[in-house]
Amino acid sequence: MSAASLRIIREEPQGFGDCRIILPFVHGPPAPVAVRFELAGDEQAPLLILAGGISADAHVIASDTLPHPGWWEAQAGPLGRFRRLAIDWVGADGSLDRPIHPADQARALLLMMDNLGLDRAAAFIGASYGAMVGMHLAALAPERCGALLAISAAHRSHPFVSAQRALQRQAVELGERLGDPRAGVALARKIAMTAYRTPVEFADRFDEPRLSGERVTCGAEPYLDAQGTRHSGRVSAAAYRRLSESIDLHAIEPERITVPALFAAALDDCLIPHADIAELAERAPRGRFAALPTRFGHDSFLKEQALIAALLSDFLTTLEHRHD
Ligand SMILES: CC(=O)SCCNC(=O)CCNC(=O)[C@H](O)C(C)(C)COP(=O)(O)OP(=O)(O)OC[C@H]1O[C@@H](n2cnc3c(N)ncnc32)[C@H](O)[C@@H]1OP(=O)(O)O
Ligand SMILES: N[C@@H](CCO)C(=O)O
Repeated sequence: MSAASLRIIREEPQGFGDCRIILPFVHGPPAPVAVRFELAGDEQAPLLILAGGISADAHVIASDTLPHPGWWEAQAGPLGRFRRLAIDWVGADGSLDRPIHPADQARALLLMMDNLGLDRAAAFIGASYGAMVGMHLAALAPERCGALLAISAAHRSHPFVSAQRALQRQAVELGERLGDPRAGVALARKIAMTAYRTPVEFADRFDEPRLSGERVTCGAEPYLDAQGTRHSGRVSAAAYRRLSESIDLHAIEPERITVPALFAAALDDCLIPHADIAELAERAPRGRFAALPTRFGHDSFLKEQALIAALLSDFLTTLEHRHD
């Protein structure tokens, strides 16, 4: 990929910036997009590419330049020793209303590395959608990615869960048609939240449904309402639809992931059956599988601080001792 295809709007060697890149989309013609990145940590340390779920952004943990907490601040311990590159997802700002494939995000990251003069990452660490993107990056450019840690993602989206996501998108579209896109995004996120956590947690946490006035309210409703409102305040309808679709466009032959790869599965993940991740690990030529015993399902990478810290530490230690 040519650095000549990039026009830098703003860049700091250790910090953050925006690049305008010409992105060769999987679906449809290439187009210019602005991609925001953060590059932080010790310049001499091995480079990690870090990526979270569709709601994550380039600010992973606090840095000297940007000291506010990031979305994975709980993992600042293991991650803080490394140089770190992350981007805001292409499409997250809502300005791009077109199909976005996870491989498009991987290409955006590779172009970003070209631009920043970063030849190779020691590893890609991704969770959820970020792990899907990591699989595509590892397959597209194995020479630029030393290893992959993929948490809570399989090689394809499960049809049952894709059906749920399609309904979320229909909720967004309904909101748009009714002139209230925020209400659509809020409803979609509420539906999504029921799959990010587990029935076990909900049973422990929320009361039985009860009649209040003429309407039955379920115990989780105020929580889901709060989550929906929060999310609709920061994610546009286009961004919700396009990144949700992008998860459904994800599919990769595990045999194409030839770098050393650890695939971690949260046991009660309602989004990604752990059997699918086990199959992925089995079929990837240098794949390993790790089961995460947790009651927090898909949100475990955010909720299980100690468990994920141990997983990261194990993976990063293996990385430091690898000489290939
Ligand atoms: C990954 C990323 O990649 S970025 C993070 C974005 N989130 C996700 O990706 C996954 C979705 N999950 C979430 O958003 C979760 O809230 C997490 C993982 C961020 C945090 O999980 P937890 O610490 O368990 O928090 P929880 O899910 O209970 O949510 C807390 C919020 O719900 C509110 N809340 C909790 N219970 C209730 C209730 N019964 N009634 C009303 N509001 C409630 C809290 O007030 C709090 O609101 P605030 O964030 O505005 O302060
Ligand atoms: N919890 C994730 C799920 C999809 O990646 C998110 O909203 O970011």
